[in-house]
Amino acid sequence: MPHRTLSDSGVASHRRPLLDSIDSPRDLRALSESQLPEVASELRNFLIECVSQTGGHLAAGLGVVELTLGLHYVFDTPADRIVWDVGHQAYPHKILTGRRDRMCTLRQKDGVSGFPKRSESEYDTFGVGHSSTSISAALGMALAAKQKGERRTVIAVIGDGALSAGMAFEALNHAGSMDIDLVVILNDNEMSISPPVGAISNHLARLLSGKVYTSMREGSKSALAGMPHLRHLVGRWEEHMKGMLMPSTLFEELGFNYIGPIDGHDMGSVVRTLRNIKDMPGQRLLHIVTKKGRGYEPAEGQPTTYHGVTPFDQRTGELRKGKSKGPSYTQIFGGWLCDAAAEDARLVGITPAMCEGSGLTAFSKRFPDRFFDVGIAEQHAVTLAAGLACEGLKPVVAIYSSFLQRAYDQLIHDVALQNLDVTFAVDRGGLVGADGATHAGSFDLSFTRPIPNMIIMAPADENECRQMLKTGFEHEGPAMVRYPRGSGPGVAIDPKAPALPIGRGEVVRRGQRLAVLAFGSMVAPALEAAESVDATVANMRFVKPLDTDLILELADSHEILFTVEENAIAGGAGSAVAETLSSHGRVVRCIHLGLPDRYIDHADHREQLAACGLDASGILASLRAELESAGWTQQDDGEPARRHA
Ligand SMILES: Cc1ncc(C[n+]2csc(CCOP(=O)(O)OP(=O)(O)O)c2C)c(N)n1
Ligand SMILES: CC(=O)[C@@H](O)[C@H](O)COP(=O)(O)O
Ligand SMILES: [Mg+2]
Repeated sequence: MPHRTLSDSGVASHRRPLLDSIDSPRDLRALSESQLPEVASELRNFLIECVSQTGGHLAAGLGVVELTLGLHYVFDTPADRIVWDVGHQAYPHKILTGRRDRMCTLRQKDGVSGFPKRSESEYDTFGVGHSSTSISAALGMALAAKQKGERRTVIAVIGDGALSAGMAFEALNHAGSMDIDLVVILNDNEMSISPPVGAISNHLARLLSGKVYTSMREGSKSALAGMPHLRHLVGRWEEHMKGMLMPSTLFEELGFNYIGPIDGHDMGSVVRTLRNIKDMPGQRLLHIVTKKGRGYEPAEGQPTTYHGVTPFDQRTGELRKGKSKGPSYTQIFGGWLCDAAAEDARLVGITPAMCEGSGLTAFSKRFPDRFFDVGIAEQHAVTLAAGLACEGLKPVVAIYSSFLQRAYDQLIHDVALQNLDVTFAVDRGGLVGADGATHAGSFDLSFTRPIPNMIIMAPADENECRQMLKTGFEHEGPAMVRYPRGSGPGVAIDPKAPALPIGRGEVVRRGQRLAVLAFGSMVAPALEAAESVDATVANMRFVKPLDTDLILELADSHEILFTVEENAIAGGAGSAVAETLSSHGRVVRCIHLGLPDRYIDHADHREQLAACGLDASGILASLRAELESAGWTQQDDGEPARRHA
């Protein structure tokens, strides 16, 4: 049993003599194998302590404690490469690879990233955050090693949820036909964020129940050798051999040597199996069975809730909720979706594995036959919607902005080019805080704007979000509403509020000389900034079609225009305004505020906005700088006045 002490806060904290001696995997490898279970216990407790204070991804990391220890114990990392899929389960890996003392800075400004990051450590072989890239990247590394004549093992660790994506199968398909040494570890916890879906998941379940024949090639037999608890599997194999009626595993059909399933929490089995497969040649896939949230009762019981958490009370597991300003945009969307579905039987809702995060839980319960969780398969989600629309249904695709990047061709080729009636509820548009650059919705306005037929809206507040969803849904063609993570300024919802006239913005503050053309989440800080310098502010509402009349009117009645958006400046809404001005022959100074041409690291969302000059004081500083350089000074009453020569 681990020793327990009480910290200042009264929270039980565990002594960790072994873990504290591990500053790198070399230290771990100096321990005896019999000490590993104790290290696992210390590591698990430390992980819970850390995440209870910082928040972050918890349940997945708890499930791979033994696997992580086994990998760093058996393989010669960092010379051997471990490629984590998604990377949300990599906190134990970070703790063992020299970042233990910095884990209290997890996902905070200048702190440890929540995902593997090449610039952070030589042990982070591949930057991740988005799912299902590990096998492709690992295959690339293995091929590079072969080309360069270097001997190393490359190991991809992929979850059963991540395995549902096309990319994973593209990589298996390629790898399976190559003359290459590659290890794929399938971490099967029978969970994605929510319960996994689909036929692959059913296949894995059949593998676990022993209903699929494993061919037990020589390699697999030797990998499992010396494991008495796995004898029953061999017995089953013999039974299957007699009948020869059972299908073999999908992985064997794809050219992999399938090994497993083994218990991923049995430290001894994990180490022995990894040792055995270490020197096997060719492509091998080790199937390990783990429990998401393992070792922490609240997380084992509610793996979806504890997938990603706010700070929590370690003793009770109770999550500490921040002060809520009101419903989040996600909740506004979820409420609208249910109301719209009740009114229109043609509405169907689609999510690529983000039911809870996208606000679809209530809809999935109320309208189970009209709800499609397609797994981590963004491309499929979008083309599925196109097919449904072809037959007269009205699909709503709920998708995070950064994950929509995966489905760009499907958006263009399958939906927009055919002008199909699909509504996109694009959540997490803009910076997202602690998840950092991988998850930031920095580009959606830039990459959707050039697509003909698209209608693109960005709400300034909650009620407008609902109105825009209604507008997009009623429009018979592709439309998207992009809204940020979290809550808005707190405007009450009017469920009866009408749809908006397409392509019309509105002036929300009349000032003089300076006009700020604000998009979506930037309307509120722009208004705040404008008060101090008496600037005009327009809520542009539509990125496409733009309100050309309004832009020209503002250009003609002001001396300097500003555009402001929570999207990359490059190619974004401000660029669209500039194109409109120049195509109408307006020569007016126009300053573009938005995300700069670099990636914004993890930090609190407010810190991120401030770093980009997109909070009220940053916007005000930009307005003032222009006033200054134009030779305008500010009078005491806040009105700008021409400086006397
Ligand atoms: C392309 C993409 N889509 C969706 C997500 C969101 N996401 C992160 S983890 C996860 C579930 C992954 O399940 P699995 O691979 O089984 O890992 P587990 O959490 O069970 O360990 C999802 C859907 C993502 N990171 N990337
Ligand atoms: C790892 C991953 O991709 C998700 O868990 C993501 O971190 C969720 O983000 P939200 O917290 O914004 O739903
Ligand atoms: Mg899983």
